[in-house]
Amino acid sequence: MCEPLRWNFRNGPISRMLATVSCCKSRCCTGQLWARTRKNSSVTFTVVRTIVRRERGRYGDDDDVDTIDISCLSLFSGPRILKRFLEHVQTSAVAASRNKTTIYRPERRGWMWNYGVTRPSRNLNAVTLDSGVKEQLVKDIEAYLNPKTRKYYSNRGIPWRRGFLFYGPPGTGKTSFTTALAGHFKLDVFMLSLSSSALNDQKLESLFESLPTKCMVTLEDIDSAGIRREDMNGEKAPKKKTKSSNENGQMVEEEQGLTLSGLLNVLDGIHSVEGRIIIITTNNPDSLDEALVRRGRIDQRILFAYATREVSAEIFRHVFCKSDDELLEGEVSRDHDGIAELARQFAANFPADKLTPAEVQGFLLDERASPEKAVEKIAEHAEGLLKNKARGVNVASFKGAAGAKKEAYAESTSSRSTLLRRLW
Ligand SMILES: Nc1ncnc2c1ncn2[C@@H]1O[C@H](COP(=O)(O)OP(=O)(O)OP(=O)(O)O)[C@@H](O)[C@H]1O
Repeated sequence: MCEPLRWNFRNGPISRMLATVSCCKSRCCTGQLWARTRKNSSVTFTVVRTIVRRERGRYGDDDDVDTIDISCLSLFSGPRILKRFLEHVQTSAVAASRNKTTIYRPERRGWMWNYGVTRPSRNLNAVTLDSGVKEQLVKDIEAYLNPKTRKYYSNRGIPWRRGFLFYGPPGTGKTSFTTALAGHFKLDVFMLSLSSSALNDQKLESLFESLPTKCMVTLEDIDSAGIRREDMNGEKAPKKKTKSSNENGQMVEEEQGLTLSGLLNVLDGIHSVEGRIIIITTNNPDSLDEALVRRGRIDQRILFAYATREVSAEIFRHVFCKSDDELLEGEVSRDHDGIAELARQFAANFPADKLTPAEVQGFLLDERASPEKAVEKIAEHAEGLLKNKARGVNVASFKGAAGAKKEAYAESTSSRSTLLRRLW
């Protein structure tokens, strides 16, 4: 085995990539690296050990340095080729991640994060919220990520963390806005569905331990996760156990499910990484334990509400203002003033605070060939949708629905409670 190569990376995609690949507790990984040489022959490196260490800069992420030790078997052409290969990976990763957001989810067994999926960043303008909400949130996060804020927190011994609760009915933009925020601030998103049966306290801890500094973590389905609080005498409720393979592939008995103390521990216990943003999304905020949403864990609570008239007009403009290269055959270009006028008429016919932005968008996309028709039809469409909702039917927006069959299905499955606009 040749001498380990030691290489320092400023916080950049390669360190994140390797940190994610090697995100088991010891931050070691083995594997094969494959590279093509200048002379067009290929070289395979058998990597027997990769260690990533992060040395925190004093203030700001730009000072963080990752040291990566890579040990290889048989490096015929010497270390230079491996260095060149890594440089190439880093350059390509930087280019590939420009204007993209990478979203990570846990791998099947739940011990570590899977390879991230990279998507074009969502524009903040694509998500319409009540006026002022978006601007205020962006300002808040901007201030939080400022290196001077980190210095301020550190000088006073205050943990540098920020938590948000996004709550509201399904289809009001909680997930869309989270990914748009991550794109805006160039942060990777680590998404965790707490209702996953694969998750338990140990796995949650392992996942949180391997988070990079400065990232966005979203905790979804928190209300359906069945998180248990240990009883008041400090005795733990008995947990179910199942057999499954651990992070090293050995069969072990594992406790099933998450506990509240396990969750609180990763949120602000010794393993909680400073510099990250936690976003908890829920349709049902009343079901959350007070301890989970207390100040310090959750700093801001944002309601994602049914669409107001103003929001409906903005979604209308968003759907119908098209650039020339988006026009279908036979479609004529519309001037933006004309669309703005139609948006005003649409808003006037729109029943405020009754439909979700997702429902408005779905209807407008169905009618995207004619904004005038959309203005004409919205009142009737909304009435039908609301009637069906009142009866517990949730499929009114499907065109050409084969009636009875679909309605029967929807009636049997729709049990989601309606969440009304409420103030905290
Ligand atoms: N406020 C909004 N502005 C623009 N589009 C929206 C908005 N809310 C929802 N949408 C559209 O509806 C779709 C569903 O939204 P999203 O998944 O973000 O809702 P959600 O509140 O996270 O729902 P759930 O609670 O079911 O996870 C998105 O693809 C988005 O295009």
